[in-house]
Amino acid sequence: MSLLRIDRLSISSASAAPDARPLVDELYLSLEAGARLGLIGESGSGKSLTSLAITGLLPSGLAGSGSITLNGVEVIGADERVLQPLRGPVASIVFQEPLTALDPLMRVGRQVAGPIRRHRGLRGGALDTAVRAALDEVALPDLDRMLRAYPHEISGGQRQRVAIAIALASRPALLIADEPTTALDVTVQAEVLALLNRLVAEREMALLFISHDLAVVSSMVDEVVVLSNGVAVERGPVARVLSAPEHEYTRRLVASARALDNALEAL
Ligand SMILES: Nc1ncnc2c1ncn2[C@@H]1O[C@H](COP(=O)(O)OP(=O)(O)OP(=O)(O)O)[C@@H](O)[C@H]1O
Repeated sequence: MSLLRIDRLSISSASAAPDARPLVDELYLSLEAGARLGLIGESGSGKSLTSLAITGLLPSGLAGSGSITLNGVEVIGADERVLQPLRGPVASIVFQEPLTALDPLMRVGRQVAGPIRRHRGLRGGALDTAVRAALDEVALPDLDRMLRAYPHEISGGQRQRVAIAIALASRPALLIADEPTTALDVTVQAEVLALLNRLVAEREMALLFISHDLAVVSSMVDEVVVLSNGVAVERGPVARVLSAPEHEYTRRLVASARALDNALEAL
């Protein structure tokens, strides 16, 4: 049984015209325990909607059809009683913008403690120790200050490390990283990617890594699915897709990434 299996997933807006193309159109993919898959495509191609659908978090007004199973449990159409136990221990998401993922009015320590208490049942001194260990694991400095800080009092890279610590606190089998470094500057981006790479390997988690950035995706995953306007147009080993793209859309993505690289090198 696959850890994640998506069969003929379509996502449509309830207010769209009846003949409008779905926002995600008949997507198939599957991910085994410990495997790594990249979902790439330009802005608006349906990457985030796919990641939200996997955890049953589609915004109201959008509906999914087809099938998504996590550990064999159907997510499409499931109610909260079924979804809650899946969110966290089975699949956890790290979002692009950590400021929106974190509660601005809650100290970092409490935000990390919440899922550890819920999912691992720790209390008191054992909980404090686990919170410190979780922050230490994502290489946050000055733990005493971090524990007491509000999200706006720490840097963007530190916030994303906190968001990763929260996502990992429930020990997920699958980590969904949705453009996790897009909001960060380039040096911080490299550090956070190295951290994610290490944690995913150490914990033998499966990774669904979502990005528009081909260079970033290729450093994180083995296989990719390329999405264009909600349709999977190409899939395969990342090295093959980047070196010999078969679909016109993938060729354009690769060419524009190369053009950007060349322009940066010429600076
Ligand atoms: N709540 C919503 N209601 C209606 N349409 C939506 C909603 N959310 C997203 N869309 C549309 O669905 C399409 C796919 O959006 P999605 O956010 O999945 O793209 P993406 O590939 O993740 O892009 P980005 O990298 O910019 O986040 C877009 O055309 C978007 O405008």
